Amino acid sequence: MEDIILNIQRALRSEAKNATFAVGGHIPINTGGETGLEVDADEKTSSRTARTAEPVQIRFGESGKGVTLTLPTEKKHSNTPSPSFEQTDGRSGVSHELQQLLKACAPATFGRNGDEVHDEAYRKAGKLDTTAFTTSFCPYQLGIMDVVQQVLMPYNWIRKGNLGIRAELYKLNAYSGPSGLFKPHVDTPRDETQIGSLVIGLPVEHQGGQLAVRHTLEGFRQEVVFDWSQTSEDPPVVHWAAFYSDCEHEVLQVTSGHRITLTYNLFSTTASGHLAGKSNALDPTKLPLYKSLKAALASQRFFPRGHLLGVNLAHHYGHTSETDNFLPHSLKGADMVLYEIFRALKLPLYLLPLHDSHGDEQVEELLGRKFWPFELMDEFEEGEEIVAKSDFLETVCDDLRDKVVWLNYAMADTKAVQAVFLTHGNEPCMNVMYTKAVMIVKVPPFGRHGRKTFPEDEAIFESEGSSLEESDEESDGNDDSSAMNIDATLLEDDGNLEHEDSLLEGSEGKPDDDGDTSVTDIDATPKASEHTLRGRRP
Ligand SMILES: O=C(O)CCC(=O)C(=O)O
Ligand SMILES: [Fe+2]
Repeated sequence: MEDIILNIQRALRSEAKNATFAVGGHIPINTGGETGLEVDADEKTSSRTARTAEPVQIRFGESGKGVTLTLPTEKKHSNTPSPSFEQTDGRSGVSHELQQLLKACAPATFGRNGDEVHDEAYRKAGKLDTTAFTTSFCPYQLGIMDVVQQVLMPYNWIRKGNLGIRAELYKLNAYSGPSGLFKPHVDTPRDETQIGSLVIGLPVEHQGGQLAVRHTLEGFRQEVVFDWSQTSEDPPVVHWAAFYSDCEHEVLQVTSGHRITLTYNLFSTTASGHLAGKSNALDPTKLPLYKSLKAALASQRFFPRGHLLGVNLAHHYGHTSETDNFLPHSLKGADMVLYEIFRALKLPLYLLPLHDSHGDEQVEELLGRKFWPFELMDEFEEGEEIVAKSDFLETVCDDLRDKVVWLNYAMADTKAVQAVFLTHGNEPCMNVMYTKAVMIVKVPPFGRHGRKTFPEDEAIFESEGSSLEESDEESDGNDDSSAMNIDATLLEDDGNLEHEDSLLEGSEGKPDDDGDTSVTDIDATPKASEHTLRGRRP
């Protein structure tokens, strides 16, 4: 049986390696020759099937004194000396309207410990709120959102099939040379359905200001760098990048010119039926991991009396206030793939939060029964992490942890996300907190007629939306709640527990450990805690 598990672990790791967490591209701007700006031949050929963008207009300014800035600005005559980008007075190469835009921007702030902070060592940029400008730019029109949807949420037939990503304009930002930057941070989600951010780089000359997006998965630290530096000689393009909310990112120093961006928040949303195209529907049964699992389930050697499998998810998920947590719909990337695979196998599963708790002496990992509404602690010390308010973790499922065979290893370190989120969000708002999460899957026993799976609709017990709310109401004294199902139905004695340790130890499953990431499986972590059930709702 160990070979079967190893096989599954391997397939899972190869999913993880290929997991996309950021995507980007560029769209040539159609300047119609009139401005003297031309798209060169290569660009024309390579973009034959792509759309071109019209020059981007930004309108801003007080009522009655509105200004329209068109980007790219007209090219200066060739004998004009090259502009000094840092200068924004009339002598520089920067157009009058662009100067006015830069002047109209207020210093950009960010969230630190719940406060809105202006600290140029951390973020040096200007901003306009959406109340202060409008733009002709539309990421849907240019097909950017099609790509974002396809790459960051390809499985748009989850559940009833209608799932999409909605982009909402958030800010205009100006990062100016020689010192504009935004140090590493995680974007503060506006609400529980936010899955990511989209940044549009407008065609304004600048050097530097690369956007670096990072994600660590299964010990593989990945980084994608988007460099949108451009000179007046380059064909004008609109650059874009989109990434998941829990990915750390930073804007490196802009050394000259002005890096002007539009940022959008990306929300997971129910799209109307006709938009949820079937063309990019995923068939999970074609994925290698599906095949490994399917073969395992068909084998009598694979947990004949049934068992629980655990997967540490690749992304962090938000604990939210009051309303539904919107899982599984807000599952991201690789996690969504897994979800689809287990669903296709008709296996019951749960999505549960896993949280670091800092006790007196050691860090403990707490496995929660479900994602809970999260309530802020009243006081924060700088740099302190949210630990105390663990109502939402409820009683830790100690038994559950011990009975699960883990197919992969926990994310190397979530401190980064938790701390970065707390101290350096891009907004001070604090009503969502990310934690690690796990998926627990029940492998049914192998009976006389093979493996008993579940009708698809009965297979999923994850704490989803309204059913969570309902079970919440009932849960005092009623063991039928979805939370209780974990104890009542998943923890049946399966007689196979003695195999677990050897399976995990015997696995060559550890990703290459470069020494600085601690890749742990659950068995290696301290046993979780004596937290007792406090109020069911914060
Ligand atoms: O300008 C960028 O590329 C990213 C900006 C950013 O991270 C933010 O506004 O939160
Ligand atoms: Fe950001």
